[in-house]
Amino acid sequence: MKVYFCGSIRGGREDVVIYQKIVKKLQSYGSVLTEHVSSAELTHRGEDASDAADRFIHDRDVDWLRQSDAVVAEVTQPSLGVGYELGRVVDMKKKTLCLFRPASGRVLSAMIRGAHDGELFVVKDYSEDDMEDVVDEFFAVMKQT
Ligand SMILES: O=c1[nH]c(=O)n([C@H]2C[C@H](O)[C@@H](COP(=O)(O)O)O2)cc1CO
Repeated sequence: MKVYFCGSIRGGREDVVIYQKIVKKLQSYGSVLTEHVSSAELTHRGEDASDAADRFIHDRDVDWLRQSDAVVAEVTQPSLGVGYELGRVVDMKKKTLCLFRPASGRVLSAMIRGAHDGELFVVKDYSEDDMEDVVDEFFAVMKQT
């Protein structure tokens, strides 16, 4: 199973420790194509800030999205890139889980929460303590369908 993980990079790296825990959990289900998103070395500048590199990153990531069997996004830290990726995956009809932490005090964008359909596109509120259970439930339901 190939899993695409989405998390904020240029939108801010405040949640990188949580991304690491989620990626570790996802790796118990398959290979995570975007493991770099959880790297502590990756700053808010991204992998490289040149125009050529940005095109490479965009094209590579859209290709990885197409290849993926499931998409899991941590959406608490707002990110243009994550929002864009989620818009593309809705069109690709990929099985998608968006994870949001209400304890952050933020209110999730209506364009993400409002896209929840309970089947292909699932938005779940979670806390760090129950992240593993929420991910397990997502993959358990996915296996049944
Ligand atoms: O260097 C990068 N590498 C990369 O893979 N991305 C992708 C994966 C992340 O899920 C998403 C983050 O977008 P943003 O940088 O706008 O927060 O975009 C984004 C960047 C920088 O925008």
